[in-house]
Formats: sequence, structure tokens, C-alpha cells
Amino acid sequence: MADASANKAFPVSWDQFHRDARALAWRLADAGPFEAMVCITRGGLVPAAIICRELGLRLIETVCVASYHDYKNQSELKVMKEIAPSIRAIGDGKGKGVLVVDDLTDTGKTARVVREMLPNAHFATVYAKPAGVPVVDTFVTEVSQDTWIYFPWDMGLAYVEPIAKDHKG
Ligand SMILES: O=P(O)(O)OC[C@H]1O[C@H](OP(=O)(O)OP(=O)(O)O)[C@H](O)[C@@H]1O
Ligand code: HPA
Ligand SMILES: [Mg+2]
Repeated sequence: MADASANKAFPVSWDQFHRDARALAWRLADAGPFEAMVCITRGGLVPAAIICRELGLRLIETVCVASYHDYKNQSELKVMKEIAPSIRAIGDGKGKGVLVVDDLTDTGKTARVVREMLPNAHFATVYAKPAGVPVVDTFVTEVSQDTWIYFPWDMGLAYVEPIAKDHKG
């Protein structure tokens, strides 16, 4: 579950995130053609900027979804902004030719809600946990369900105790 029981840490630096988002773009290069991208805010904004640059996409839409409040706490999912009718009308009107991007899928709840809006879109996330894997088409790195991914935009430089301080070797 995506909650306080996620007790392993997977910290990601800006460099690592850029590399992983670019690796996702490589995997998506043959999955199109894509006419437009839908970015799931806010986490999807960062990989979206990298991927649309790599794939030459300039028609970018947002769907604004919030499901976590504070840290590791999942609450009721709220769709704060829907996908514009002009983007929903692309292709077969069900998402064909549309690339949906998010930073990660955890329980899969967010991706599932957006998939209901665009069932034939191609769903891509940089990271995925097992419960979310069936809901996305392409991702780069899978981590275990009990791992919390720490994104660079949520972190800052901080003092770390020397290993020897608590190490009883
Ligand atoms: O698969 P799920 O269990 O639904 O979790 C994944 C979603 O949770 C996070 O978004 P969040 O709702 O925290 O909002 P944010 O992107 O604005 O940080 C993350 O960016 C994904 O969108
Ligand atoms: O592992 C995670 N890290 C950051 N945000 C998240 N939102 C759901 N799961 C996660
Ligand atoms: Mg999000």
C-alpha cells in the first residue's frame, strides 16, 4: 500500500531523474505516433517537460489529480481539472494518439481514473510499484510496494550523521 508502511527508501537525484525520464522517452519513441501529451499534475509535470522535448511534442494538456496529502498519506482522489474536449477528440476520441505521463504509479488508482477518461491512450510513468504495473503501458524502473520514492523536488541538502556514530561494528 502507498502509506506509512512504505519503509524502504529510494531517493532519486535530479541527474538520475533526468536519465530515467530520457530512458522512458527512448522506450516511447516507437510506441507512437503521438499527437498530444496529457500530463498528470503535479508530479507528471517534470517528466513531461523532458519527454515532450525528446519526442518533439508541443501539444501538452494537463489533468489535475490529487490523491496524497502530506507525506505518504493517501486520501480520497480528487480530479481538480478534466482533460479539455479538444484533446479528448484526438484520434478515435478515446485517447488513441495521446501519451499520458506521470512520475510514478503506486496503487494504480490515479492512472486508473485517468484511463477511464482516455481508455486507448498510452500510459507512461518513470517509476512503478507492482500494484500499478498492470495499469501502465511503459515504465522504466520497478520498485517494491513497500518502497517510498523520494523525488528531487521534495528534497533538500541536509546533514547526515557519520556512519561510525551509530555503527556497532
Ligand atoms: O498510483 P497512486 O497510488 O494513485 O499514486 C501515484 C500518484 O501519487 C502521486 O501524486 P499525488 O496525488 O501525491 O499528487 P502530486 O502529483 O501533486 O504530488 C504521484 O505523482 C502519482 O500521480
Ligand atoms: O513512493 C512515492 N513517492 C512519492 N510520491 C508518491 N505518491 C505515491 N507514492 C509515492
Ligand atoms: Mg501525482
